[in-house]
Amino acid sequence: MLELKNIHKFYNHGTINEMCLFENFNLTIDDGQFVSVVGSNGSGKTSMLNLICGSIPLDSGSIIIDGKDIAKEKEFKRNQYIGRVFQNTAMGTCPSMTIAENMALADNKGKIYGLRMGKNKARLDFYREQLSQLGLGLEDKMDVKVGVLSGGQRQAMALLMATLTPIRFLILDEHTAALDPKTADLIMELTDKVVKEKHLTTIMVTHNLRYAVEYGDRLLMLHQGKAVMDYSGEEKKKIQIEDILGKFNEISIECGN
Ligand SMILES: Nc1ncnc2c1ncn2[C@@H]1O[C@H](COP(=O)(O)OP(=O)(O)OP(=O)(O)O)[C@@H](O)[C@H]1O
Repeated sequence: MLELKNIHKFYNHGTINEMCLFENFNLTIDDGQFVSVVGSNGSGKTSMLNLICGSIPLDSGSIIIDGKDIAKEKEFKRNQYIGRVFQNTAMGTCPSMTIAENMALADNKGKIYGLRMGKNKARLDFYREQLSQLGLGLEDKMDVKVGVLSGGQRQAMALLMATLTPIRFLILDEHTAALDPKTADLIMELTDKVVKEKHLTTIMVTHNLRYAVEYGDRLLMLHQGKAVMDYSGEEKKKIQIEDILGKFNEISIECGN
């Protein structure tokens, strides 16, 4: 179980530009849950992911996993059990390296002298087998540089790389936003497959309301650092895009938009 407890997060603390984003923010995510997170621009979605991953510090509060407070644990330590895929397809892969080298890099996440160790015959066969599951023919392009692949191919690789080693949490930060609609659909299908196969506890930030409705077993809407909608289980199954749009309109009117 992942718990965010009494989280306070300020930006530009103690300056004229001080902004309190989260004030006493609480969220509990059960093991195996797939949470879709939607919300207006600036509502705090990416900041929440950054706090969980340790990319930014919190001002007070706790981040608890199985009863242990990890709020002070460094980002590279959390990377051992948290995989993350970003909107920018270049961020999850190394464009100047080949597919095989990228796979070796992911395979040896957190280990010293990673790359050489991973490029032995048995591992290459393993990478090929893993790549073939994407159904994009990447297993036949092991020596091709990742930089020349299409955005969709690269994002599929980023997803595979983020989940290659055993992780518990998968963090998806608008990971389909830069893709054309057909490719985005493909990446979402792959995401769902990986999440189910590996039983990953998943938090997906998206601006695509259809994905938020269709995927996952919980839907959370953030607004100004607060959860204004939180549906799971049977309630989540009944949610329609119109329901979310209605809430969005309410929020916009509140903001004077
Ligand atoms: N490093 C930072 N320094 C100062 N303010 C920041 C910083 N990062 C985020 N903010 C502010 O915090 C608020 C929340 O930003 P965040 O990126 O978490 O929102 P978001 O919901 O992910 O937005 P979007 O949908 O536009 O990506 C915004 O007002 C933003 O300007």
